[in-house]
Amino acid sequence: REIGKESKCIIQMTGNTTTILNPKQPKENKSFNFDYSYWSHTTPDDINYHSQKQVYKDIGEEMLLHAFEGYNVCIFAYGQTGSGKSYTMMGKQDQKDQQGIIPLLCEDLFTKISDSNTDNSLSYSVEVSYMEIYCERVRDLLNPKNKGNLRVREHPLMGPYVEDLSKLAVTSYNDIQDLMESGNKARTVAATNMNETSSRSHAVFNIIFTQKKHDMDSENTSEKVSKISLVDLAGSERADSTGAKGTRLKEGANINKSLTTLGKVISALAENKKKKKVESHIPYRDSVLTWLLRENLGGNSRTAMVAALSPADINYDETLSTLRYADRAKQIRCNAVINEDPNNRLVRELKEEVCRLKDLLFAQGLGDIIDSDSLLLFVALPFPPYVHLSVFLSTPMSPLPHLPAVYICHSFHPRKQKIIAELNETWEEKLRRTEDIRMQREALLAEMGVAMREDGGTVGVFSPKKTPHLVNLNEDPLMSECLLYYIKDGTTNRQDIVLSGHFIQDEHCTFSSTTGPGGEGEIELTNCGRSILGCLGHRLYIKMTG
Ligand SMILES: Nc1ncnc2c1ncn2[C@@H]1O[C@H](COP(=O)(O)OP(=O)(O)OP(=O)(O)O)[C@@H](O)[C@H]1O
Repeated sequence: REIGKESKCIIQMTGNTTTILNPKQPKENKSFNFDYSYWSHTTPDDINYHSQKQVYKDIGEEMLLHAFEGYNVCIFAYGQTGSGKSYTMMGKQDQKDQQGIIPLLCEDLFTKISDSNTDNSLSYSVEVSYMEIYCERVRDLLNPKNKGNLRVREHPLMGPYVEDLSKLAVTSYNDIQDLMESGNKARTVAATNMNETSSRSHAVFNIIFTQKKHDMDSENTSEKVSKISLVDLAGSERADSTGAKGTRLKEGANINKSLTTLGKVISALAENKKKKKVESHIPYRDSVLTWLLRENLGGNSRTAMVAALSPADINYDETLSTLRYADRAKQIRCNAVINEDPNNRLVRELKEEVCRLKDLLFAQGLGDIIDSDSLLLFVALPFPPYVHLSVFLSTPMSPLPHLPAVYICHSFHPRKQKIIAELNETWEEKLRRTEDIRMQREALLAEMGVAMREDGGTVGVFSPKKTPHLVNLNEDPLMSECLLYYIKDGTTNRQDIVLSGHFIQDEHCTFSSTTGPGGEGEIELTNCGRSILGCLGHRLYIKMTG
């Protein structure tokens, strides 16, 4: 598109320095130094070209190493729509040499795990969650049951977390790859249903990586838990530059709320660093994104920011603003600590104690008390996130004098019960739950009509049970500014179509088509802000005229 518009390249790179030239005043240029600067908009024949592998080697490998050391790590990509954030983070799944940081890191993670399999005292577990933040709402991309909006909560020890977000157990790179693909599909389908493109939402891919080391002499098991957060942010362009109006503008404002707050958080953290004074207020809580990424932005995490830039002169303002944003972020210093828990044995013993005392209560016919919220005093043990346990002690007025002096160990709040249940879930139970969710996910996709090819690709989207539905799963690689939809065999009339996605709803809009496998169809779609280019087999080409 940029070449089509005869854009000029206004970015130069020398070593780690990136320079941007002002297209209106060619003598005016601004230079920024970063840890790395990558020249990647040309082809591999270019001697200066940096491949996806190189980016992974520099950033991903280092971050994975930190995860093995037990640190939380985060990589987030920032930049305007189309500048290459998703390309950097996910890349092209079907082309090995164009895979991005997320698949390369996941693959490397399992390679390293299997390399260290010779050490019997070490064991590893990997869990994954994938969510999307759109208009300050959080959606689970891996569990179809979790429809709509998940709540973001704060736990005194775990910090901010998304309630009910599924964390799925994985045992191989293939497992993770399947989840990534389903999550990406869920993202596109949801975006279409919401009259949006996925570039307007933030995608957060989390890997919870646990390493256990068993010390044969002391019989003690210690645990290190690292959370790897890989974030593809929404396009950073300002609402006015996208021509957004009405609802779109409001949505834009909400999306920008997360990005604006991210900007404010980054500025405030950078400012604090500069002043070296008492910390001023950091507005983490002003948006879902910054609240969830709180630790990654200014706390316990090793964090890397990737700023994706368009090299074209038409994007000068946005690109300069991205460079300034990155320049500020560079000043932030996080204080990462290894999330190691030497008290693991104690935790395990306390958990056993919880079970023993629960049994005791039941045996005494006092099972009901477990659900009561009276008289229990909450004592939280100061363990790091993910390896803590909540213990409740009875007060001196305990009506249960026949029980040992202390301990009715139970949560009195359903939310805490959920957390305890999660802590008590065995690895086998996690794997079973993951498999159940996978089957539900596939059933739902099949119901929606997302038919899979044997190689896992998507053949078409139609709803065999419900109304035929147009879903834009791929932007047409061949025709620019043209959207490609899949439609069902047979005759599809206007009234059969849920006109969502990129259409403007309009009573006068008419639509009818007849398609057969491989055959051309007739189509009419007028007054809806888009014009039909043509219909081939199951594919419908729509040119955006609005
Ligand atoms: N370095 C690159 N080399 C080759 N192709 C690239 C590169 N960067 C981006 N692309 C291609 O450019 C297009 C836009 O990139 P991408 O989707 O990653 O942008 P984005 O910043 O994530 O946009 P959005 O905000 O819309 O998600 C894609 O087709 C992508 O494959």
